[in-house]
Amino acid sequence: MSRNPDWPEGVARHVLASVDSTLTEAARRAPHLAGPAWILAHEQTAARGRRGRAWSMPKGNFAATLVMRPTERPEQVALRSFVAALALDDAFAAASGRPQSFALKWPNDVLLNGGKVAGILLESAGQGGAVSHLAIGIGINLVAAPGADQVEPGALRPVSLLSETGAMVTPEEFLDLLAPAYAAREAQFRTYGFEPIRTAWLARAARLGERIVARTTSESHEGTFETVDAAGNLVLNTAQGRRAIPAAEVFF
Ligand SMILES: O=C(O)CCCC[C@@H]1SC[C@@H]2NC(=O)N[C@@H]21
Repeated sequence: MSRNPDWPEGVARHVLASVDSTLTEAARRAPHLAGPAWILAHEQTAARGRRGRAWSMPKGNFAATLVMRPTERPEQVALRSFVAALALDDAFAAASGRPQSFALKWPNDVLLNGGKVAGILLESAGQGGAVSHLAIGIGINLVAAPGADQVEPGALRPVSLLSETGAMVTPEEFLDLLAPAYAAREAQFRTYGFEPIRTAWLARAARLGERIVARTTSESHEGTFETVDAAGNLVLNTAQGRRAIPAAEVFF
């Protein structure tokens, strides 16, 4: 357990020099968990991003997974991507002292000065409407960002916390901010449900009220970003009417 006095009670902290992926490590450890655990790695040899993409991880960047065994139904469990994004935003505000520089991009990226500084990937396992474990994988460009040529066409430019703000933060220092921030948002979610999380997320949302494009594997929808609904769907006002989109990649 950490010596940080703000570290949340009952939450384990594991720091690894190297691992294939903290998400894979989380799945290996999940059956033996006594409670929630953060797994931080200084190197990942097979890190993955959303939509089957690889995640590049230069040394000094942050890679961690929070693994837990939630008791709610899968739809509720999935809303933790918003809980995690808000906690990340809270931790970035504390680390940089510049809360206004950050914004949240649906479904769960964090932007800094308009570029992508962090991404979140949720993975879970379970059967018959029960989730046996949830792993929230978080990657942050603390000191270095991949080149614009390493991301797909139309994607936002990757940026790092260091290059945009001058803040030099180690992965352990960031985890010491993120774990308490996550615990506070998790408590809010458990006590009051999704509504205050949704409201806080919308207050930090990038391009709310503006025209955006949401691409699914088979379709592309262009419209005005109206809101995120109570199920976490992206709600767009399109020429064909109002659409609630559960999963997509968003382009500005
Ligand atoms: O595509 C994204 O934006 C999500 C990136 C998630 C990367 C993190 S790094 C820690 C964890 N381990 C992984 O293999 N991926 C996630």
